[in-house]
Amino acid sequence: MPTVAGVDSSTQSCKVVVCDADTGEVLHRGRAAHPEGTEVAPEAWWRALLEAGNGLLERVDALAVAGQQHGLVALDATGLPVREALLWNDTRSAQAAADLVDELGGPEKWAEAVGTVPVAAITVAKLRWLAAHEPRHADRTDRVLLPHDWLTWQLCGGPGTGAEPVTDRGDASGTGYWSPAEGAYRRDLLALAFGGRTPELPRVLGPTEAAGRTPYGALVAAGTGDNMGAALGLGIRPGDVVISLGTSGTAFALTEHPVGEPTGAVAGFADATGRYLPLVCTLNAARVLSSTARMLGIALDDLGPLARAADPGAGGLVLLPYLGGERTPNLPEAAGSLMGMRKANMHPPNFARAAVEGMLCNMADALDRLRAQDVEARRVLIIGGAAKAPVVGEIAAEIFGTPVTVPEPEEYVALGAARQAAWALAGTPEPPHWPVAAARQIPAPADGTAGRRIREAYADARSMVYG
Ligand SMILES: Nc1ncnc2c1ncn2[C@@H]1O[C@H](COP(=O)(O)OP(=O)(O)O)[C@@H](O)[C@H]1O
Ligand SMILES: O=C(CO)[C@@H](O)[C@H](O)COP(=O)(O)O
Repeated sequence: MPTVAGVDSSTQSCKVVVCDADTGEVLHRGRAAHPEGTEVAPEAWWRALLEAGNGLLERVDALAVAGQQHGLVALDATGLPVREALLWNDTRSAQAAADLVDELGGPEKWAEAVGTVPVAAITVAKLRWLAAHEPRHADRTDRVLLPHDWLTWQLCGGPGTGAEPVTDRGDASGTGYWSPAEGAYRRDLLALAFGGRTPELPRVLGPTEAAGRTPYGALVAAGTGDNMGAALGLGIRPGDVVISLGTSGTAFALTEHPVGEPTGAVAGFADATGRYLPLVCTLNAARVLSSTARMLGIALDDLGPLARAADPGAGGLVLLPYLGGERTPNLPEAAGSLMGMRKANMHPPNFARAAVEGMLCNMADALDRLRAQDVEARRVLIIGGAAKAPVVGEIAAEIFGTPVTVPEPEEYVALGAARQAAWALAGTPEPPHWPVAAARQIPAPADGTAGRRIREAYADARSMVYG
């Protein structure tokens, strides 16, 4: 029986699943933590991958890595990092992004060129920040990779072994210098961002092309970005919208045509199958809940039951959840706000519920932004760490005003990477047919009034603080 491994190297941790390549049955799982912070030495991801792999990666027939998107891994001529990687959620590059938008002639020009308007998260903005603030590091930068590209390269042997650094369409589409519509790099935009420098970029592989082999002989598939991995792991189709509640909150869908829109809220990414993955990303999802539990002095698992003890609307408390600044809406300097406090409503259950409602109102806005681009949402699926709290799906159905599907908790990003590895191994035109996850279906409430009121209160609070 051939086996394949999928790696999810995400913001907070590295997860590994080993699967039967034919059926997708998960045979083993592993996990290891990543360091805190928004800049990380790539070596820490490698150590976490080895720990999560726990000796299993040496025994599989094929494997692939899906990684947190956009992170800047700048390497010198010997292939070593010139500094720690700047992650997607590092907001120091906000001004650099705004400058790039102006220099190209406005957001429409970026949407037209690469389907995505730079914000602090996008790699091209991080390159500009490096050029402007650390020119000595910029001068030493010979090659630029993304987190999944770098890990894929290490699996194939790494620098000095003859292994070629590669990436895939999905992750390349989050750089701001690769066009999903053209399927090509825009080196002019790279040069614009990086003071005229044009470092080496990884070759962009097609969905089933292999990156190489591990020293143990396993086929290494192209890998992809973590959201593209989740799409493949869930086997979504046009009409499905996935809301992923990890460190980031993302809302994304599969489309047959590239999407590019000038407000910059919807990023026009590519997927891992040759299609497209328009996506809205927030900086604040699962950690809104974990921070709230910490502040209330309760275990994370107790937050859901506590929130359930409050009425919809949390007695008038509204949490704007921008704890790490925010990407959508583009408020990189924002902080969270708790509004509507009165003597009568300052109880832990209301605070717990306001946190869940605030996180989900931000995601409801994300869903609306996708719909505004004619993305159909016939089915809304919720995944990611925060989806493990049953109350999240229930309150989501209320706030989104739609039924929601909560697939059985699983590492869908890692599963998608494993499915890509099985696909590359089989060499078939379509990915192997792996059964779709069992799911809990939560109907929308018959009366949508409460959900609408929660969203109105959230919108009012936001315009009171940010206009
Ligand atoms: N039962 C739960 N309820 C709410 N949040 C949870 C639960 N279990 C895990 N989480 C949160 O999920 C987050 C990790 O989710 P994950 O999707 O793995 O993130 P990432 O992929 O960004 O590393 C953590 O912030 C953790 O606090
Ligand atoms: O920046 C994005 C998408 O554009 C994020 O979704 C990152 O890809 C990190 O994902 P998680 O660690 O939250 O899964």
